[in-house]
Amino acid sequence: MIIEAEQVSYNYGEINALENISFEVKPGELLGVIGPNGSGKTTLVKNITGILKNNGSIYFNNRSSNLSELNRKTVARKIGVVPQMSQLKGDFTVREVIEMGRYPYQKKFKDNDNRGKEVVNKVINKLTLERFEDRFIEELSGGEFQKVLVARALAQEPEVLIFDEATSHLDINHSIDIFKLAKQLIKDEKITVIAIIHDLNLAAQFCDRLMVLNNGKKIAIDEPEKIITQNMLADIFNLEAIVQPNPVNKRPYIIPVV
Ligand SMILES: Nc1ncnc2c1ncn2[C@@H]1O[C@H](COP(=O)(O)OP(=O)(O)OP(=O)(O)O)[C@@H](O)[C@H]1O
Repeated sequence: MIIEAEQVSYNYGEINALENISFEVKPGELLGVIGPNGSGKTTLVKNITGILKNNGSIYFNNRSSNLSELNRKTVARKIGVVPQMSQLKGDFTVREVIEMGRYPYQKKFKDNDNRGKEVVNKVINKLTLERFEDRFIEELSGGEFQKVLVARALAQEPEVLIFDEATSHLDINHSIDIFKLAKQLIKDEKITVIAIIHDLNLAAQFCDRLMVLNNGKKIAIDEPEKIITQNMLADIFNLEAIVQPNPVNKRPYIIPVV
């Protein structure tokens, strides 16, 4: 397994944001994490990336290391995060933003990242960002900027990419493009993707498996066909909906009853 989380709990003071969460992530899969607002999804990501520390264990790459015991920089060489359209502002060019992804390989005050330029060039090439590389980020559309954030995470040379609501502000076509890109990276770069997704239909169409969180607890983890059911939508999302197979790919498709 690429990730094995065991008994991960996290409290913000009185609030139990995560309660004894255990799950496994298979290498090369696209695992979607779904759940209502406040269910613990972002807290889980912060525990995986070492921003928050828990008493459980999050083993990496066939238990070769325990992420819960590593510092953030070491984790960042293994796991890259693609955030929601970030607040990153300033006079940065696309290339400079992608170069920021090299920080886990750089020591303070010393440019000792010999491979950095080569990796950044490869990423720009892979994501066909050549024509944008000298543009300022403020001159990009939302979809283009999101791709730059994927590129920045890839410059970390991660084995796992986490998409943290990375498509929430994008229109349907650009959201689909980002998930297609994730699938492509899984195939070409042999990485694994964990994606927090609010749009349940997108989650059902693209993910190999879905994990449902509610009130800080893991409710289920399974294939979309088993997860996206009328009962789950009613119980967890308080949503009355019809679920039908998508006629094209047979994945479950949700039609809210309004
Ligand atoms: N910094 C914080 N201090 C105190 N409580 C917090 C903090 N961050 C999150 N929480 C609480 O922890 C719980 C889980 O929050 P979290 O942000 O992980 O949920 P989420 O599933 O990512 O939500 P959303 O879908 O709205 O982004 C919520 O009850 C939230 O209010």
